[in-house]
Amino acid sequence: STLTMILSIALIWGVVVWLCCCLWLILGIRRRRPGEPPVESGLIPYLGCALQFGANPLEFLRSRQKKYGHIFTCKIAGQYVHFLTDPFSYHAVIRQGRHLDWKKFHFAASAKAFGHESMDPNDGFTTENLHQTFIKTLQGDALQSLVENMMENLQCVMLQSSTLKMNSNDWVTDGIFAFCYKVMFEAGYLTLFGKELNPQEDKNLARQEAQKALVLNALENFKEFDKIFPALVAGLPIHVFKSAHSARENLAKTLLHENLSKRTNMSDLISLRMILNDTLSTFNDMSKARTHVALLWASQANTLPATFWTLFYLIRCPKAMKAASDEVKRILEDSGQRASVDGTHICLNRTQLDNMPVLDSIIKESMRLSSASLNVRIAKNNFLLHLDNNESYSIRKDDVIALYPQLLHFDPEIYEDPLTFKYDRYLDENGQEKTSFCRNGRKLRYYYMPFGSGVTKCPGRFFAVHEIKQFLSLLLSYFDMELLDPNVKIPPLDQSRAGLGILQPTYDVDFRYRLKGL
Ligand code: HEM
Repeated sequence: STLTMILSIALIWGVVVWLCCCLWLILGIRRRRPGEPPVESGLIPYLGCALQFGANPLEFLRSRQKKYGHIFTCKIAGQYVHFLTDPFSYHAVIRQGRHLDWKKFHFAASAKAFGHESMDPNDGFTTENLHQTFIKTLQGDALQSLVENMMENLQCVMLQSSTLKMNSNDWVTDGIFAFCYKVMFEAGYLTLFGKELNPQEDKNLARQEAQKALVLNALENFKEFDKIFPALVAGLPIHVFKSAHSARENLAKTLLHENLSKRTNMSDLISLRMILNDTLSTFNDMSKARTHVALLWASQANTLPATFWTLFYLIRCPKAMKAASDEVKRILEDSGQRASVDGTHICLNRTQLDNMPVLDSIIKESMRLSSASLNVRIAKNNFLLHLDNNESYSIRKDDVIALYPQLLHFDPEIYEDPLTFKYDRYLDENGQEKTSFCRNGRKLRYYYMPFGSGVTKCPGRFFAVHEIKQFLSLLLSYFDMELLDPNVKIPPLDQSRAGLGILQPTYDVDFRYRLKGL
């Protein structure tokens, strides 16, 4: 009889749990109201379509677009996300200031990932207007000194004997990914955060080596932390990841104000942020340092893979190599400069960098092929979203509206053979920047969006493109380069980072380089 009792209790519990599940399913599934986009809630409670979306966002969205049309709603990890897929309607979201909020999402994501307190003035920890800080220190006049310092730092890093491991003109073999990460990270880090010493003045090799070791150690910490970034954005707490957590904290410790204040030649961005942290915020020392880790991440996480793809596609395409080399040669000749290894450095100013349409096109095309960012806005209130085809849809307060520009970048009606690298895709018949792209015979306003859109457009985009151009110009001027295997396949994109920006390759590709006989 004890057995019957246990069995009946188990049965009752079973029924209760089953009822709860049903209730959860029924209440959890949102009914489509008249005027709303079609909804897909998925079969798994809470997660909804998250797994299918995460496995391959492009394929998932393309199939739903075929089924539902220009706009549809998917439940993803408890949130209802409206995906707008018609590029002619993008402006409805990009220009929709009154009803849409972008700050909430950004501030929350950054605080969660980097562990600083909220940077949203509404939450009361700081009164800094971050957006203004970024525009003031990354664009306009500030860009000139960023670009100058980057050029100097890139040449120091590239031509240092320890990077080259050679005094002769021997070939050096390395992974393209490994090479781009080392060189760009070190130069970018020194440009943003300044140096402990000036290598032009301080010729002490031991101290130079020590500074280099510190930066390369920061790179290892950066990579360790960056690996789990998608999990943090998805909402997992950082404490689950022991080594990534300590990597982030190590980065923060090197960026404490007491350490930064010993450095010279720091960027306007970081020096202004230090002042505003100290005067407008109530952050403690570690929180201030973590805001600098956030900027280190923003300045490198997309730039590094973008540099990889650009160099990879360039080396792989002889026509692109020829056109790019000719362009760099022309720019140097016009300004009376020559690459040499006698210690004089090449210098390219903003006007010269702006006048390199071939490199520009190669960079754009490489980013078109590797970018998978998600542009997100949150509805501040219930409102009607008007699409280009004159249809309107009701959007509820707190819903998410998302654009996934990879749909646009891989649309064969906009970009013929969308998976093929064409170095001159963004050049017009006069060899200048091409800005006219059409779909169904209509000119598109938005056809290229790796840097996001509207108010959330990357404030560092001009610097980013300039630094990649500088990197390529210097490589082409100082080095011969070739793939170890000229027929190497294109490595697949690592989809685990889809939504976060430029995707990394799933594996590295070997190349070799040697100093030109200058
Ligand atoms: C190829 C390189 C880069 C790409 C593709 C890229 C892309 C992006 C994108 C898509 C966003 C907006 C995210 C969103 O809409 O949610 C963003 C934001 C941002 N980027 Fe970049 N970025 C690059 C390089 C840089 C560099 C070099 C810097 C600074 C030195 C930088 C600084 C920032 C900052 C500070 C934000 C946040 C802006 C805000 O929230 O107001 N980025 N970036």
